[in-house]
Amino acid sequence: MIKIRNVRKSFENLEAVENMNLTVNKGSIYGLLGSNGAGKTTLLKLIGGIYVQDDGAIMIDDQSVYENTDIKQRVFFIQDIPYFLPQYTVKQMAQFYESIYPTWDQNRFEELVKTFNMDIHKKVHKFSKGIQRQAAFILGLSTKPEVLILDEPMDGLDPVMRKKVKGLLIEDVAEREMTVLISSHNLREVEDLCDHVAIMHKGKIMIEKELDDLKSDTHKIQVAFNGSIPSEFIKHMKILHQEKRGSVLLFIVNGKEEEITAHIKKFNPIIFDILPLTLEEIFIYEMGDVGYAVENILG
Ligand SMILES: Nc1ncnc2c1ncn2[C@@H]1O[C@H](COP(=O)(O)OP(=O)(O)OP(=O)(O)O)[C@@H](O)[C@H]1O
Repeated sequence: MIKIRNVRKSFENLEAVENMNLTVNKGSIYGLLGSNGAGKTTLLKLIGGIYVQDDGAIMIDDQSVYENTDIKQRVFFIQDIPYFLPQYTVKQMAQFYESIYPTWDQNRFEELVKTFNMDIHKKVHKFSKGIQRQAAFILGLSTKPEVLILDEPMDGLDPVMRKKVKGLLIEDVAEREMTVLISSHNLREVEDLCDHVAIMHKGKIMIEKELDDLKSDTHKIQVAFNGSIPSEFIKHMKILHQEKRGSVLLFIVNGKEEEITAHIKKFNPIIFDILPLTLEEIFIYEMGDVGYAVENILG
């Protein structure tokens, strides 16, 4: 289990992570979403022990992460630009990780090399961006990490490789309860993979929920009344966004579907539809709610 307690990290005058609290359960695939500059990479680097926090505690299995060799041997971090030693081939990188990670699995490495059809004798820097990322996944998964940290993991991978990588991640989570932390702007992918999501903005977590709960708690409503809008109608609704299109009102609201439906039906609407939202839509409206607005985006 990963525990983040009252963590702060500043760069000069800028507080990149502000008093953060977060728990990630073992075997979870946890998606970290957020606006540009929200602090996602900083948080991942803190969890990966690359940065040290100014305040608070970051624990994996109740052990502090920073400068903890035991923990570092159980965590693998694929950064947004994967890291390789200069002039190294994939084979040499494998030998390097084998010397660091006691859990290195040579059979797994050989299997993955075949799966990806990887040329392990070529220098990594000569590969394309996508193939470098494939190499990072092969190496990372061969260390059999307890915690895999992925910053924009699918960037540069083609759709076939994305599917392959997703399958491999899910397999390791199912078979040995690997915990995965993913920062991504690709919400479709997060929606596919993650069981939990947190949305960050300006160094803070705005929402942190099971993905299914987040999706079942946010709805798009279309409603119209015969005559003017009843004044009581808007009360008792947590509205993230509203628009008027002719006589039809469009709302994005938080709450339980049954409660919202019961509330609206009391006002005898002549049109009433309640629709689920995609994670992308939820993200956009929640961001709008904290002033990171994009106008007129209702579909
Ligand atoms: N090494 C650093 N030195 C100074 N400022 C930094 C450093 N790393 C990050 N920052 C600042 O901290 C803030 C958070 O950056 P971070 O990279 O964590 O955001 P992010 O959520 O990953 O953003 P994006 O989605 O754009 O990749 C930004 O304002 C950034 O400029």
